This record gives sequence, structure tokens and C-alpha cells, in this order.
Amino acid sequence: MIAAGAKSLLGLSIASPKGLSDSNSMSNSRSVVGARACVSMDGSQTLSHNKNGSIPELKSINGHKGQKQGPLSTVGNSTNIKWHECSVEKVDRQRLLDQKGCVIWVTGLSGSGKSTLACALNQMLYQKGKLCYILDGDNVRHGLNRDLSFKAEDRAENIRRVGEVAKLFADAGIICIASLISPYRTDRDACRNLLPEGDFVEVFMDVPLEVCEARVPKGLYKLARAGKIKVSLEMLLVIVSINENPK
Ligand SMILES: Nc1ncnc2c1ncn2[C@@H]1O[C@H](COP(=O)(O)OS(=O)(=O)O)[C@@H](OP(=O)(O)O)[C@H]1O
Ligand SMILES: Nc1ncnc2c1ncn2[C@@H]1O[C@H](COP(=O)(O)OP(=O)(O)O)[C@@H](O)[C@H]1O
Repeated sequence: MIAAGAKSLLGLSIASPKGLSDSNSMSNSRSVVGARACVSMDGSQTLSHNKNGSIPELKSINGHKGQKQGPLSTVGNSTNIKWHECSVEKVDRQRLLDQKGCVIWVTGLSGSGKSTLACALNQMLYQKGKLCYILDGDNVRHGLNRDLSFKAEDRAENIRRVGEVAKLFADAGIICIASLISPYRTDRDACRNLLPEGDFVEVFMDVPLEVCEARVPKGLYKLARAGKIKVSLEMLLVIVSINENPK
């Protein structure tokens, strides 16, 4: 179920994927189906508590570092803003948690098993004492992204927001598992580019459409094919997009 290679990435013994191949969609040299083992999630070589179990000292105890530093800038529609830093940084949080903050991005058709995989992975890592958090497309659309539909630009915004939130989780030192259809490679690559090289691992659920269609309890595909949901065309576009993308 999980991409080949992700086993070694996560240091877990889980079954090899049946429905996943390395020659899939998402791949450029950095994409991870077959998740290249470039992220060490236990971080054991670099991150550790002190021998007495106490929390290591920080580099500085000045607290808020950026109060009077740096020019004001404009980012998007936000004017006169500045970046605030704190002496407690990502590296400190990672040391505290004894793990590496990163993003595991699970993409694939509805019914391909994204949420199931995300949850199984979360359970396994939890049992190993690793802190994860799942950002599931369905769930995020209940709150943060409830204003978004399934038209292409809203999907892009959905993914952009989740990518930004995932980046914050990774910065917090947490292993963030994002589980979204995310059909368009450009949107996924934009999320990848928010993180340092190697901190974004992509897993493509390469499950045949007919298998997904048979699994989906919500009957989305049926509705789409029957033209019974407004977004039926979009749904079919997603199918086409995912199926044609894998190069
Ligand atoms: N029209 C249409 N197209 C696709 N998906 C639809 C649609 N309507 C509702 N749903 C359900 O919404 C769930 C979350 O989708 P995502 O946010 O992951 O989609 S996307 O990444 O923005 O493309 C997605 O959840 P999963 O089935 O878990 O993938 C779908 O069940
Ligand atoms: N590897 C698998 N083999 C068989 N059924 C699966 C597998 N993974 C998930 N399922 C089932 O398929 C359905 C859809 O899975 P889900 O994880 O919700 O997919 P997605 O999040 O991609 O829409 C669920 O009923 C789930 O129990």
C-alpha cells in the first residue's frame, strides 16, 4: 500500500505496495514514489535528549530574536510585514521530539486508499513514539477549506493552503501526513518547494480506476458518470489528469 522504499524511509516493516509503481505520475527526480530514503525520521543520529533525560540547552535564551530586525516587506496582498524569529528553532523542537519534522504527501484518486494509508502510517509511527498529524482533504474541507469547491482553481487553493499548513507542522518538528487527491503536479510541486530538499516525500496511490470506483462508498464516480453532480466534468478531468500524468 505504501510506496516502495518508504519502508526504509520510515524504518518500518510494512507490506510492499501492490498497486504502486515507480513509473508513476508524480515523478521528477525528487518525487517519491518508491520514496527515496532521504529523510531519516527517527533522527537518532543527530537528535537526542541529554543523557540525564533533560531537555538540551538552547543556543541562546534571548527569546524573540527579530523584534527590531529586518526591513518591512510586502508579500502578496500583505504590506508592511516582517518576519519574526525566535531563539527556539526547528532544530530545537526536533531535538525535543527526537524526530525530524517533514511532510509525507499522499496523492491519488478518491478510493485509492489515501486516508487508510495515512491512518495506518500514523498508528505505526505513534507506536514507535513518533508524533504525526494527518491533514486529510475531506477533513480540512470541513473547516479551513470549507469555502472551496472542486473546480480547478479551488483545488489549487485547497492544496496550496494544506501545503502551507503542512510546512508549519514540519517546522514544528511534526511528521505531517497530507492526504489529498491533489491531481495536478504543479500544485504538488509548489508544496514541495516550500520545504527544504528531502523534507517532502510524495506517495502516489497507483490504484486502477476501476478498483477505486468499486471501493468508494460515497458513489462519487457513479454520480459523476451519470452527470448527477454539478462537478461531474471536473471529476472526470481529475481522472484523466491523474491517469495521464504519470510520466
Ligand atoms: N467532485 C469531486 N471531486 C473529487 N472529490 C470530491 C468531489 N466531491 C466530493 N469529493 C470528496 O472530497 C474529498 C476531498 O477531496 P480533496 O480535497 O482531497 O481533493 S483535491 O485535492 O482538492 O482535488 C474526496 O475525498 P477522498 O474520497 O478521500 O479522496 C472526495 O470524496
Ligand atoms: N489496500 C486496500 N485494499 C482494499 N481496500 C482498501 C485498501 N485501502 C483502502 N481500502 C478501502 O477502500 C475504501 C476507500 O479508502 P480510503 O482510504 O477512504 O480512500 P481515499 O482516502 O483515497 O478516498 C475504504 O472502504 C477502505 O477501507
